[in-house]
Amino acid sequence: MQVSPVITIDGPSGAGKGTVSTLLAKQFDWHFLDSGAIYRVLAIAAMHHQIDADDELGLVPLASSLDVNFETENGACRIVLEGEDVTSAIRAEEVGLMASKVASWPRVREALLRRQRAFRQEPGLVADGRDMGTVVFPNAEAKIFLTASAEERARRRFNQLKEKGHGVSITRLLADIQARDERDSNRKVAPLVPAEDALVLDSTDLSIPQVLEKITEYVQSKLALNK
Ligand SMILES: Nc1ncnc2c1ncn2[C@@H]1O[C@H](COP(=O)(O)OP(=O)(O)OP(=O)(O)O)[C@@H](O)[C@H]1O
Ligand SMILES: Nc1ccn([C@@H]2O[C@H](COP(=O)(O)O)[C@@H](O)[C@H]2O)c(=O)n1
Repeated sequence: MQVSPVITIDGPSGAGKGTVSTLLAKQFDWHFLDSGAIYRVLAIAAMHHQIDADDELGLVPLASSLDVNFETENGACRIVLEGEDVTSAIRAEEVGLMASKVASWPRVREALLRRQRAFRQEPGLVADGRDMGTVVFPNAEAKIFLTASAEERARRRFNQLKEKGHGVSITRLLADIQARDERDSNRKVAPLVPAEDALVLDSTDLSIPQVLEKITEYVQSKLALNK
């Protein structure tokens, strides 16, 4: 059976995966999976249901039956958890940290696999996360591992939060990013590592248009090979 093509973009927090994946999906008119958003929604659901991030057994049923909808309206995505709009709430730094804790449990990841794979639909999918190319879509047509120095990623996040009117310390952001990198890279299941067949791209000194151009060129060459 012919399955729809997938492009995976994995990498650490703040590397620019979401930005580039969204632009790439628009460019190709493909679907987009923000898998980090699913872990963030699970983190919020756990807080609502008073389930601790350390409680793997309590988190698994919550992950399996997560009542979340991704609604696209006029090109913007709205995320609704148990009837509540959590689109902005999931972006808080503390939710990202909690997400990386709940995401470290093997059975929680297993419970979310089918939900992520269901995003693979015609005409194609751009999937953004940590294990898209290694675990969720190991047979993807093109895999990219996008990275940048921790200092540059903290600077980007600082500017992003400043634009939204949030005052945060860059030292604190750098410490949070390093803690998340450490947890994501060292967990037993689906750690943050480049797939063997991924293009590794360091965006520390590249602008968003430069990253998009390099990735588009790479993806087009891979898709042409697969025709
Ligand atoms: N190459 C770049 N140069 C400068 N700023 C960038 C670059 N790429 C992304 N950014 C900015 O960095 C911030 C973080 O980008 P983005 O949210 O895409 O990262 P991410 O890898 O998806 O992070 P996360 O995994 O935490 O969701 C955004 O404000 C984005 O505009
Ligand atoms: N495929 C993925 C995606 C995300 N995670 C975990 O969720 C955290 C939040 O992700 P963001 O991309 O939205 O920042 C992240 O730190 C990971 O721990 C994951 O494990 N696998």
